[in-house]
Amino acid sequence: MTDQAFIKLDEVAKTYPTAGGAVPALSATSAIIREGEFVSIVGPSGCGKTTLLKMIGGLIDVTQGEIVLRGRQVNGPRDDVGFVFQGAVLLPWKTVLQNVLLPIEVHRPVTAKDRARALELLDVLGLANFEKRYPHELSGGMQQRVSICRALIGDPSCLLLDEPFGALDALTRENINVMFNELWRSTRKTVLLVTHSIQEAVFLSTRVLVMSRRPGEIVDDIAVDLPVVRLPEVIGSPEFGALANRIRPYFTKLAID
Ligand SMILES: Nc1ncnc2c1ncn2[C@@H]1O[C@H](COP(=O)(O)OP(=O)(O)OP(=O)(O)O)[C@@H](O)[C@H]1O
Repeated sequence: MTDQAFIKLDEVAKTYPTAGGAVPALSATSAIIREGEFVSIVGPSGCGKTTLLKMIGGLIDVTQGEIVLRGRQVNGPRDDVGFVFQGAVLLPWKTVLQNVLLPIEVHRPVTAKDRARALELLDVLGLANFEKRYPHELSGGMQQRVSICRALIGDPSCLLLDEPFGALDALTRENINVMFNELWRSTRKTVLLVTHSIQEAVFLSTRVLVMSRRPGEIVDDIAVDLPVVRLPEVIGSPEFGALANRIRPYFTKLAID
């Protein structure tokens, strides 16, 4: 990890124009994300988390301020950014392997090396031997894991994840989190994860940003100083509990304010 800004948010704000008037979604927000960090963004529903992620990914424009990713201003989608949204959208007529290779296929012919990398990614996420299956033959959790492999196949330097595991049951989610921690350790991509789960945020991250109610702003920036290898046992540790307890009051307070 270097101390240089990998992503720099400089007074970034967003207001949506709607028929009913302007909707301020995000207050002027500044932050620096360093290379190799795993940063979770938590906050109450509607506080602008998805909006922030979409602006970083260049999917929507900022209303104010500037976002710089790897030294270049973001002003549209980029190849060096991978996305995973809630509810994986896989092509039903393509196999798991073909779905993972899709981002390559639209640019150039797929090579043996690409195929080997896809199989490697599927293996880390517990999907070895599923490459010939079709999406309908997979569980929701497996489909989400395929979409993570797809987001990583082009070797983006940064991964943006919007509640990718939100629809999964608690146990599946915990298992996937363990695999995802392993994947992050082996790739050391810079990851930004939007999640509603305090446990997931603490379990996966090196840092958690807490946002206030809409129009959101960052109200806390918490370093997660847990060992880099995260196994389910860590959830019961006093250190984990202390971190979760530091975040939880924001939700209670923000919910009743
Ligand atoms: N395209 C849009 N047009 C108008 N308003 C929008 C649009 N997208 C989002 N909003 C509004 O902006 C605010 C922030 O939305 P956003 O989806 O970023 O919040 P969020 O924190 O990700 O919410 P959640 O946790 O419920 O997914 C909300 O009030 C939402 O209604």
